[in-house]
Amino acid sequence: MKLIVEKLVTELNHQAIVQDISFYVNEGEFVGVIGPNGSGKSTLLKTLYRVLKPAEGAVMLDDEAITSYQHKEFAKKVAVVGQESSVPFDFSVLDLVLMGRNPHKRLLDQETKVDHDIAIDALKHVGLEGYEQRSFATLSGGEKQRVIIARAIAQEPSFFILDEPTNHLDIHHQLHILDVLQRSNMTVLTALHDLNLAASYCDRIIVMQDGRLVANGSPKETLTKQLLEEVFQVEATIWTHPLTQKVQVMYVSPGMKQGIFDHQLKSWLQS
Ligand SMILES: Nc1ncnc2c1ncn2[C@@H]1O[C@H](COP(=O)(O)OP(=O)(O)OP(=O)(O)O)[C@@H](O)[C@H]1O
Repeated sequence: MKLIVEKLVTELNHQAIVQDISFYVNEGEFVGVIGPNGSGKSTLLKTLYRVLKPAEGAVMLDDEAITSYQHKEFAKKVAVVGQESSVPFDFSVLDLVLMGRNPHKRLLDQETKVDHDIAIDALKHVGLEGYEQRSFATLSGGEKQRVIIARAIAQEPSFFILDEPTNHLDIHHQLHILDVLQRSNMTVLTALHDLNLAASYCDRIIVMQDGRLVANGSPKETLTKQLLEEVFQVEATIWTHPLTQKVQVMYVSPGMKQGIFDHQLKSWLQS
């Protein structure tokens, strides 16, 4: 499953929000999209999962333009977890996860035991066994997010597109969900705000700023002190995690610096 994006432009209200973006995602790669608020990450992803139409450029999935896929064929290949996962009617958790099986069924086909087992298994993957009969509407934000991820897993796609999948999740579940995605060996393209999670899980990171792609490379190549200053306007120290050997970011804000200075000054005055 290879995705190729060529000179993509997406417009909203006659304004180019995604501007001339080209990149690829190889089969089995875990690629992160990072960038400040409003840099165009969601707009890019929505274009890739066909909610928005490109104004210019091409998006190819396995050498075929994404526009040429029938809806069902596209859904068999690509599962999407969007940023706002609202569900218009109330469903049980199990019914919602079973919807992930729809692309594999014909109209009016009943769920089979295999569908049922896949849905139960997907719920186990996200740590929600025992939640099958709960009403989706009564779940916490984090539980809802995990159900939506379970539905995407039940879809058995070869390619996951996710927009901030760890939104609403506590740190245990953030790590757990990213572990699940990584272990799936599927091709993953995901927007992430947490740069340390992006550094820990991504093979490659695409950096967006003002609708343009400004860097594309390994976490070590992209998460540099200079890039964090230029793109995110933050001062940071980059270090290597002693256990995972992945790069990690430590932020320093002007307020923190003032605190350090005040502390040093106080110690000096007292000595
Ligand atoms: N319908 C619209 N019409 C005009 N501008 C829009 C529309 N929808 C989004 N935008 C603008 O497009 C820009 C990119 O938005 P987008 O949601 O893609 O950014 P993002 O990088 O995903 O942001 P965040 O990190 O805050 O989720 C923003 O400036 C946003 O205000």
